[in-house]
Amino acid sequence: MVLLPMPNLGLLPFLPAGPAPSHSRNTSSPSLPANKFPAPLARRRRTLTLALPAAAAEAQTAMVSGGADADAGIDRVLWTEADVAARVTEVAAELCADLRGLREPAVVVGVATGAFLFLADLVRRVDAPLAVDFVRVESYGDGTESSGRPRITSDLKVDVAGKHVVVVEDIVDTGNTVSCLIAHLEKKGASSISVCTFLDKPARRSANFQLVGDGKFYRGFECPDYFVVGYGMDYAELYRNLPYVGVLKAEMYKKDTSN
Ligand SMILES: O=P(O)(O)OC[C@H]1O[C@H](OP(=O)(O)OP(=O)(O)O)[C@H](O)[C@@H]1O
Ligand code: HPA
Repeated sequence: MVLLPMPNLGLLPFLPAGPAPSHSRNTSSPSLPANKFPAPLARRRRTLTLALPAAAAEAQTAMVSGGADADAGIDRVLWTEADVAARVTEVAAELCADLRGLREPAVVVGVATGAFLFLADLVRRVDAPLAVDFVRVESYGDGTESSGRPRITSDLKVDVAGKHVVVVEDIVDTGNTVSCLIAHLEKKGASSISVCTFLDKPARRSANFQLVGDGKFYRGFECPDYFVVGYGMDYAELYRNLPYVGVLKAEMYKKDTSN
């Protein structure tokens, strides 16, 4: 066996090209036949498909450093990158089972900006037909307190009338944002509205919301009553790129009087 050096993955076994394994969906895709690639690339692609399950267990996002660190203001980590990945897989399995039972594809609506990482990780793990769209809703500005009046600053492209909608959020905190969105989507005629949030912070809830039709509430973790950042969540637009969720040092926002 020849070993190929792979950046960040260590040494992966080089396996000779042979028939594609039955679980390998890439190599049997009719729209992307393996023989479309020159031989060395096709072989490398098959090697990666086979080697990834073992390597993925240890895979971590490698941040490229230089200058100031992204995590300079973090007090402590609540959920590591591995915790996040494991829980997203579980939530995706639950959602997938429900979506596969529907007669037509659901519309998964990500709430920009915060949900961008969770949405991307989630839908890649859901093996069911679905459409993806985004809305942008803002209520925190650059502070740590909700204005209490979420503004929809960018609307859907997809027509959700008669559709099953799954709203994907990074966090449900006061509940103002999802309440506002549910009302908005109901007005557009969605036949059911579910909410799938990575974090749920019930301690701060001030707006109760009702799911529509057969809608369900899915959540990754219950979040303690801290202002958290990372995995899409920001303070003043920073920290979204952290691959884990952490608590921000109080001195980072104590002087905040913007709301
Ligand atoms: O339950 P709530 O108290 O309404 O808080 C939850 C919302 O707050 C954040 O959005 P924000 O307004 O900060 O915009 P962003 O997604 O661009 O960060 C977050 O992404 C949720 O959408
Ligand atoms: O704890 C939070 N962190 C980041 N954004 C948020 N939006 C509502 N709550 C939070």
